[in-house]
Amino acid sequence: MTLKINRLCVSFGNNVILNNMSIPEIYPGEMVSLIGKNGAGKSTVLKQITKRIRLDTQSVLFAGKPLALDDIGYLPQDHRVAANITVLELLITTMHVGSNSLFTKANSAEKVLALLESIGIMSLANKICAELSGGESQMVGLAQAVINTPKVLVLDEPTAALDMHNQFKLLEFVKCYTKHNNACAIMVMHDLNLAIQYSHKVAALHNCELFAYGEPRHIIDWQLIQNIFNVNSQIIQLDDYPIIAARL
Ligand SMILES: Nc1ncnc2c1ncn2[C@@H]1O[C@H](COP(=O)(O)OP(=O)(O)OP(=O)(O)O)[C@@H](O)[C@H]1O
Repeated sequence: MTLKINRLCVSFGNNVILNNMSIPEIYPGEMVSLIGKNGAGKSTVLKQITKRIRLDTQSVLFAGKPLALDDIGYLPQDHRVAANITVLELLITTMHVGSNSLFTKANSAEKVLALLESIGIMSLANKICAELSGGESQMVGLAQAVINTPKVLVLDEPTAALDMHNQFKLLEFVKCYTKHNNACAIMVMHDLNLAIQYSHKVAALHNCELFAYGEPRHIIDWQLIQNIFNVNSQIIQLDDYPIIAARL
């Protein structure tokens, strides 16, 4: 079951944001990063996938059909839950409990705790959602996004509010999740070094179009960084990983 973004057109008034933008098929188990400068339309692509906007309803297909909301787990930019309930209560509420679900009311707390453990945020279980820090909220948002085991994970700058350790923790979890559940992930990433390390493919948006697409090591070089971000850079090899060093 592949995810396909096909000839996506989005305009706000006279302002064209995406012009017939297509991304090749994204396969189960794949993590794909959207990169591009501020305002390039990355979040707009994710909002179109998650149906937060419905400007072009035919362009996002999953297994050849329009993508259903039940198939999507979404972590928006700056995720916050202002509720006066605990993280455990929030996640039990988010879970699809019922006759069609794997979960029953009796085992739902157990399942939530197992999920928190696997993300590495068990210590947040009894914290009040409204009192979480920005980074803690983001990690809880990831748990919310995956709790119903969606086949498509949509993550908007998932590492933006996180310290270095939690950035790796979140991306390692997404890597395991996609692999074990045969799910795909499409995420907006500003940190190109993390995008290189954690993406099977990178989609670079520029001038309303897909400027480049492919394996990160094949498409991210000083020229692409110069063209898109107008920044000088050098790629250094560190333990066989390319690391970008950049300056104006
Ligand atoms: N609802 C809206 N009405 C009008 N213009 C909008 C709307 N949503 C987004 N835009 C415009 O569309 C463009 C793309 O926005 P988008 O949020 O997709 O960019 P982005 O690539 O995610 O940027 P960033 O890296 O800054 O988060 C921006 O110029 C923005 O002002």
